[in-house]
Amino acid sequence: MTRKQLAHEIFSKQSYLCVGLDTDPSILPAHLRSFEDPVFEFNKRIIDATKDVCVAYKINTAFYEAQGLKGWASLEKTVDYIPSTHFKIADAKRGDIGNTSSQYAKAFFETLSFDAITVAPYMGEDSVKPFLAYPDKWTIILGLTSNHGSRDFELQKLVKHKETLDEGIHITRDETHYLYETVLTTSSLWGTDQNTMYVIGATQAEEFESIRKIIPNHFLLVPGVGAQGGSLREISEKAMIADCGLLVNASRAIIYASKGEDFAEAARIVAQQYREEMGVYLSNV
Ligand SMILES: O=C(O)c1cc(=O)[nH]c(=O)n1[C@@H]1O[C@H](COP(=O)(O)O)[C@@H](O)[C@H]1O
Repeated sequence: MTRKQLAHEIFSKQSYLCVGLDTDPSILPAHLRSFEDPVFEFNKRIIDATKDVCVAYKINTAFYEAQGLKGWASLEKTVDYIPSTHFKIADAKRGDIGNTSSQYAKAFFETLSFDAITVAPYMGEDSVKPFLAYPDKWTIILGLTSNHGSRDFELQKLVKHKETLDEGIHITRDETHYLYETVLTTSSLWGTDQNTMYVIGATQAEEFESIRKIIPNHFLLVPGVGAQGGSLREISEKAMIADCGLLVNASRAIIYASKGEDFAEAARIVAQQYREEMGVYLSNV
């Protein structure tokens, strides 16, 4: 899917909501348990109930991989069931030496029909480039994540000695920046804003303005509203750009809005509430 197509979907639906299909088989409603594939039955009902109020689905592969072969089958059926109008994200957080990343890219972009995959950039350019080789597919690089552990590396301050020459005199200044800022600056040169997005956690709202200075035009995938407490208003006000530039994900807050037989209707109600609020922010751009 191209950026233009994604933006078209966002403005026609007045929504930049991504529904996270983090489907945990151990907490599915009892009435689905007798089906051959309860996970798929659950996802199917969630997709049917939310597809007109969201523009993307994010499948967190961990929940499927944990079930072995049958989990992978549920994942495959789910991705095929998502309408082609919707942006399909494999939240797989991959990245390895080049020839291995090429296999991951093949798995998610050719064997499975995802539009995008989340990628950990720790191993550098050659670990990310194979994902970028696919036209109309997207690499979503982990930038500043929503969890506490973001302080361990991403929010570590780096000091750079900068030397300038002023009227023949050498002046040394120390500039500090966060490690995640280097990740954004460097990795944004590997691809373009037409094939690269960044994961930025909604719980990091105070960083969104500096992030937009480094990557003013990239789409951001923002998880962390709902169950993790991030504010949709704050991130929208700070980071929305002309073609929106945001996909905001909520998983548990939507798919587990009710644990009973009415789970799909309850999911729809929550998704609609997000959409309504998003419509207000979209009317400001
Ligand atoms: O890459 C992600 O999607 C991700 C990055 C991040 O920084 N924080 C984060 O929560 N996520 C994912 O986003 C989803 C958030 O789920 P909820 O907290 O239930 O809305 C999960 O699938 C997480 O794995």
